[in-house]
Amino acid sequence: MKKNIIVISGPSGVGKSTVIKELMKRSFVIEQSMSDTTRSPRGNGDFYRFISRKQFFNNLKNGLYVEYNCYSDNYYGINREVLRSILQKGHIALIDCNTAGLLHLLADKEFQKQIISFYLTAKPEVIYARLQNRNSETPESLLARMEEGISDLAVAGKGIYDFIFLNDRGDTAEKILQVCSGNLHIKSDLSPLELSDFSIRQKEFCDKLKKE
Ligand SMILES: Nc1nc2c(ncn2[C@@H]2O[C@H](COP(=O)(O)OP(=O)(O)O)[C@@H](O)[C@H]2O)c(=O)[nH]1
Ligand SMILES: Nc1ncnc2c1ncn2[C@@H]1O[C@H](COP(=O)(O)OP(=O)(O)O)[C@@H](O)[C@H]1O
Repeated sequence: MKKNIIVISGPSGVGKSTVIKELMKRSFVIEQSMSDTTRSPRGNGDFYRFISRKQFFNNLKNGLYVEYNCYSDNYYGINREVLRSILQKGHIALIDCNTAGLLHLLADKEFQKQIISFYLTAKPEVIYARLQNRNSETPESLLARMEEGISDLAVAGKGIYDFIFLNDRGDTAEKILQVCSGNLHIKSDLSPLELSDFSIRQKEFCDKLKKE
């Protein structure tokens, strides 16, 4: 079956949204699936349908979500109809979700065979600098996001993703496009074991930040 659902995951601040925008600039058939979230908008064009907790739980009760997740005290969910409508047009759906989200998608009978997954990572000091430059977080919420990344990196390091890329050279979108167009020469930058080491490094970095 054709892989027409691209999942992009990675710790907060690694550059997922940036790579996603680049992918959509380069291909008219790649379309991002808009998730619902209860978090507040950042005002930088972040790609979500922003809804209240009440609305989110109502949607959940009515079975609207393929999967949902709580991240840093906010809920996120993939709307089945939003995803279906992209695929029905013959387009490729792009999903930004965490590793729990990918695991839920891989368990979904309707979509599981269509997924190709990419995990992006970077050194914790790089992630920290990017989150600071993004100006979207308070020092507390920045640390909370980096701490969420520790467990996400650890689970991702169990070999769940098709490709793991270091997002440090500005060629990530190009590599994803190459993979999706069948270029078999593109390899992961890191093994799952090496990725789990990034979880340990991110934990050490967060522990040091908390002591400062
Ligand atoms: N499971 C799941 N995760 C999501 C969904 N939408 C976004 N996420 C993840 O939620 C986390 C927080 O996303 P966001 O608030 O945009 O923060 P950012 O990663 O700091 O830009 C990231 O790991 C996203 O990949 C979704 O619908 N389902
Ligand atoms: N390859 C890169 N090099 C330098 N800065 C980057 C790169 N990718 C993203 N950034 C910057 O890092 C910050 C976080 O990127 P963003 O795409 O919001 O990450 P995410 O969606 O993974 O949380 C943004 O300010 C973005 O401009």
